[in-house]
Amino acid sequence: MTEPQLLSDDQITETLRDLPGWEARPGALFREVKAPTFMAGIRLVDEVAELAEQLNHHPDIGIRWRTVSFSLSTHVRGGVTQYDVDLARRITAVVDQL
Ligand SMILES: C[C@H](O)[C@H](O)[C@H]1CNC2=NC(N)=NC(=O)C2=N1
Repeated sequence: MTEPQLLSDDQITETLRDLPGWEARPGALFREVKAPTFMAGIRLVDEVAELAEQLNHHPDIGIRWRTVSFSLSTHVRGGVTQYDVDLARRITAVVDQL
């Protein structure tokens, strides 16, 4: 498998058009989700953790009461790659079912 390439700022901007709720942060894609309850947020984290294991690509996750935040970057590349975009799309699908 070829190493993932870093996406340019323009590519990231273009990608974010199809990822409502996500924003560009330095070297990462970022999104906050307000879950209905704290436990719903924990269940969301659990579901995303399963996704991350399947993809072998892991988000940074923050939990602040009912607000769950995801920051996606490709550690081996030190920035945003297609792996992060794919994970963002998968997380979006889970969030849309909340
Ligand atoms: C060997 C390496 O740790 C694995 O390929 C995966 C694990 N999960 C990962 N997750 C993220 N976000 N970036 C990585 O570079 C990464 N590498």
